[in-house]
Order: sequence, then C-alpha cells, then structure tokens
Amino acid sequence: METMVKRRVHVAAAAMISRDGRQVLIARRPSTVDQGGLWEFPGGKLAPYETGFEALKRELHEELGVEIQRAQPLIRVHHEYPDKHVLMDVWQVREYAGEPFGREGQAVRWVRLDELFNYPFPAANMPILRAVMLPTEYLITAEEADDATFMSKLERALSEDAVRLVQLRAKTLENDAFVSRAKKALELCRRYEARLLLNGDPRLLDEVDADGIHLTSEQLMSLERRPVPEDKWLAASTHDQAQLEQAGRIGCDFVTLSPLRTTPTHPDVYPMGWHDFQQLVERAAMPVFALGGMTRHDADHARGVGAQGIASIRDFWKSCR
Ligand SMILES: Nc1nc2c([nH]c(=O)n2[C@H]2C[C@H](O)[C@@H](COP(=O)(O)OP(=O)(O)OP(=O)(O)O)O2)c(=O)[nH]1
Ligand SMILES: [Mg+2]
Repeated sequence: METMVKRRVHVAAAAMISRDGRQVLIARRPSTVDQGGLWEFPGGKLAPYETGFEALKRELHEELGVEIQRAQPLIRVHHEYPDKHVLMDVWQVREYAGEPFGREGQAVRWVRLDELFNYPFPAANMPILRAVMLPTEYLITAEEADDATFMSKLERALSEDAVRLVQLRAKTLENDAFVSRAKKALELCRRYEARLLLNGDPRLLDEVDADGIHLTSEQLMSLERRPVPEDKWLAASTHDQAQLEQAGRIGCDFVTLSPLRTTPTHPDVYPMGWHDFQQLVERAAMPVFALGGMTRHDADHARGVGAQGIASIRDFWKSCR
C-alpha cells in the first residue's frame, strides 16, 4: 500500500473585531471548496515567501477589501484533517481601513460574540471560538476572610481594571460560606458583564448559576469526562504536558499553565520560564493563560508566545483606599 504523506498547510486568519468590541466578522466558504458551506475566519494560505502577517494583509485585502494596519496574535491551532495537517495562526484585528465586504461573492456577517456558537465552523475552529470570546486577563481572587472586603476589592478590579473573567478561589471557606460569597460575586460580575468561574466541585453549579467551573489539576486528572454541560465554561489548572493533554481529552475550554515565574505564594516550585511555556502552549488544544508572577505588563509577551494572556491574583487584587 502506498503511504500517504499528509499535506501541510499553513494558514493566517483574522478575527476582526467591530469598533464597539462586541462583534466579530465571519465569512461563509463557497460550497465548491474544501470545508464548503461552513463559516470561517477570513484568511488563507501563506505563500512560500510570506510571513504570517504579510499573508494576513494580502488575504484580507483579496477577500474583504480592507487594509489591516495592526494585528495581535490570538491563538495558534494545529489540526489533523483526514487529508492534511493545518496550522492556523489567528490574529485579532481591530485597526483597519475600509468596510469589509465579500469581495469574492462570499457571504460576510458581523455576529455578536455570544452568538458565534450558532454558526457551523470547520472542526479546527473550536479553540479559536473560545479564544475570540475570552479576554486577555483572568483574575483569580485572593483569600479574604471577610465578605465586605472581598466585594470591594472585586468591584475595584471590575471597574478600575476592567477585568471581565474571574475565578472565585476561596479554599479557606466552608461550603456554605463559599456558596454565599459566590452568589454575591455573581451578582456583581453580572453587573459588569464579567464571567465568573467557581474553583471547586462541578456540583456547585447546582447551587450557584455561575458561568462555569475551574478545576484544580488534581480534580482534572481524576475525571473521565467533561463534568459540566456545554453551555457552561470549563477551565483547569495545569502544570505540565500530561495535564494539558488530559484537559484536551475531557474538553476544557481553557486552562492556566503555571508556574511561569517563582512567586511568594509558591517559593519552592521550580518555574518553567517562557521557553518551556511556549513549547507546551504550542501543543495545547485550547487557549492557555500564563500564571505565576504575571502582571498585565506581561500580557503582550504572553500573546507573542501563543498564550491567550495572563492570569493573576496579585496584580488585580489591591488594597482599597
Ligand atoms: N481561512 C480559514 N481557513 C480555515 C478555517 N478553519 C479551517 O479549518 N480552515 C482550513 C480550511 C482550508 O483547508 C485552509 C484555508 O484555506 P483557504 O481555502 O482559506 O486558503 P486560500 O484562501 O489561500 O484559498 P485558495 O487560494 O487556496 O483557494 O484552512 C478558518 O476559520 N479560516
Ligand atoms: Mg481563504
């Protein structure tokens, strides 16, 4: 039998974000081409001499008639189709000239971020959809004995730092106190249109209608399947390749990967540093937040090596004046 060598295809694609930040542009692939009839993020294959960004500029001009001025890396996705290996570099584009239209006759549509899942995309796109919907910063709340202090610090992070993704982590609270704090936190997060994930048992969602669950790496490794429904977010803490693979197997929507640096809370854990971090992120099947000594100033660098952004306790949890 002939051995088939799979074609390798390198693609640059764009998540174009509307000026109000609430919508993303998608296009329908003509029914005659590969993955025809499905929706996609505009873009196409790199020519042999091109960088990813050059290809992105050319493709968006050809397909949509727009001139891109700047783009930030969003996520890199490997996907095995039956006939080829696709590597997609997806960029977030907010600065462009011209109004996009279907220059090749294809349907083009601005859709709200929370409606993206209503459109059929190619199999490779799931991590991209997650990445488009997630912000670049993930706040992990600090232990706080008293609810009032907790709430005022959370509100400060939501209002002053514009945090939109929050993990409630409160290991020192008993179940009832945790649930009560979670309900208050949820109400506040809703007011700021922020998502709240609970660090703990997936059954907590029966008591508090939060947006999802964040698993510890230990919980993650003990599960055989996704423990929450598809309409909830599932995140997990990971520290190595095996945990990242397990997160992919049970269908985590995103993960944190740590420790990037040593931190006062974990002084004796060996930090992985950017090089190892990048290698692990490269193979991950979902968006990854860098954790461990990160501040917002690290977010651009984190995205440059393929991460979604940064997760932090200290950077968003400051004393109130
Ligand atoms: N542009 C784009 N391609 C995607 C997405 N998801 C996905 O699996 N793909 C796959 C389908 C194709 O095999 C490949 C992209 O090829 P393409 O058909 O857009 O390439 P191109 O614009 O250069 O087209 P052509 O000149 O070869 O006709 O990546 C996506 O969201 N956007
Ligand atoms: Mg194309």
